Amino acid sequence: MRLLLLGANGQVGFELLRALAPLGDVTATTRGGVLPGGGACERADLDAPATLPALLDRAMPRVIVNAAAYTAVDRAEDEPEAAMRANGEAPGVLGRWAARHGALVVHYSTDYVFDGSAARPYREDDPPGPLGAYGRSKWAGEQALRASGADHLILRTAWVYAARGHNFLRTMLRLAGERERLAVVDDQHGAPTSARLIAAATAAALARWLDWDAPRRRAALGTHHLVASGRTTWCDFARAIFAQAAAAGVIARAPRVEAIPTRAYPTQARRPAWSVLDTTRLRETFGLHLPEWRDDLTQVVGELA
Ligand SMILES: NC(=O)C1=CN([C@@H]2O[C@H](COP(=O)(O)OP(=O)(O)OC[C@H]3O[C@@H](n4cnc5c(N)ncnc54)[C@H](OP(=O)(O)O)[C@@H]3O)[C@@H](O)[C@H]2O)C=CC1
Ligand SMILES: Cc1cn([C@H]2C[C@H](O)[C@@H](COP(=O)(O)OP(=O)(O)O[C@H]3O[C@@H](C)C(=O)[C@@H](O)[C@H]3O)O2)c(=O)[nH]c1=O
Ligand SMILES: [Mg+2]
Repeated sequence: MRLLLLGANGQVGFELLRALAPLGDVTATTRGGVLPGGGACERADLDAPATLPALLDRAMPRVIVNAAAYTAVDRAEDEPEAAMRANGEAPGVLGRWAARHGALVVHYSTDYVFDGSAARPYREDDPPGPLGAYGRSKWAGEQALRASGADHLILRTAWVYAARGHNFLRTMLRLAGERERLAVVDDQHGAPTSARLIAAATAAALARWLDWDAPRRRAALGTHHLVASGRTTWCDFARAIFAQAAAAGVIARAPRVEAIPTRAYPTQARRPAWSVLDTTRLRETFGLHLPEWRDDLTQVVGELA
C-alpha cells in the first residue's frame, strides 16, 4: 500500500516517518525536497495548492497524510493570505484528488478553531469560533476537506511539542540557560501533546481502519480529538518541563516561573483561554489509550537526556 506524507520535516511529520513505515510504502515530501537527515525527497509546497495534483498523480497514494501547515500563530496575523493558502485551500485540493481516486486523507487541525469560552472539554461537533488568522485558516481547511467528498480523518490536536523543532518545550529549555526567572501565562488551559504520541496514535488508528469492513470504516470517518489526557496551563507546563528536565540532567537548574495573566503577556494573536478537547470519540472508535500529559512529557525529556 502506498502512503504520501506531507510535511515530513515538521514535528509531527518527522515522527510519522517512523510510525507509518510498518503500514506500507511511504513517499515523504517536504517543501524544500530535503528530509530532516539531509536526504532528498519529493517536494510539495502547500503555498501553491494547484501544484499538488501532479505530485499526487505520480505518487498515486491510497492514503494521504497531511502533517504540513502554516503554524506561526502570531505571524499569521500579518500574513493571513499565506496561512489561508496552506491551511485553508491546500486541504481542499488534497481532498478533491482523494475523492476522485478513492483515497483516504488524514489531516491535522487544532484547538485554536475554538474560541475557548466553553465550560467543559470541547467535543468534535461544538461550534468553532477562531480568535485569529491561524485558527480561521485551519477551520477553513477542515471545511474544504469535508466539502471535497473524500474519505477523511481530521485529527484535532493541541500544544504540540517534541525534542526537535519549534515548540514551547524547546523555548523553555533555551530560556532556562539564559534567565533566572520567567513569567508564563496561567489562565490558558489545555493538554500538551507530544508529536510522538500523535504519530503513534495516528498510525494505530490508521492500521485498524484499514483492517475494517466498509460500514465500520465509514462510521469511524470524520473529526476526532487527539490530545494527551488531563489538562494544565502553560505556566504549570513550564514548571513541569523544568522539574523533569532538571531531574534528568537536561538543564543545570530550573528557573523560577511566575504565574501571570494573559493580559500581562501581550501577543499579536489572541489565544483561547480554554483549549481542552474531549477525546472520547477517538478512544472509543479506535480502542486507543492516551497517556497523561505528564507521562508523555517524561518520554520526550528522556529523549533529550
Ligand atoms: N504545533 C502545534 O502546537 C500544533 C499543531 N497542530 C497541527 O498539527 C499539524 C502538524 O504541526 P507541527 O508538526 O507542529 O508543525 P511544525 O510547525 O512543526 O511543522 C510544520 C511543517 O509544515 C511545513 N510547511 C509549512 N508551510 C509549508 C508549505 N507552504 N508547503 C509545504 N510544507 C509546509 C513545514 O516545512 P518547513 O520546515 O519547510 O517550514 C514543516 O515541515 C499541523 O496541521 C498543525 O496545524 C495542531 C495543534 C497544535
Ligand atoms: C515564551 C513564552 C510564552 N508565553 C505564553 C504565550 C502563549 O500564550 C503560550 C504559548 O506560547 P507559544 O507561542 O508556544 O504557543 P502557540 O504558538 O500559540 O502554540 C499554539 O501553536 C499552534 C500551532 C496550535 O495549533 C496550538 O495548539 C498551540 O500549540 O505561552 C508566556 O507566557 N511566557 C513565555 O515566556
Ligand atoms: Mg508558537
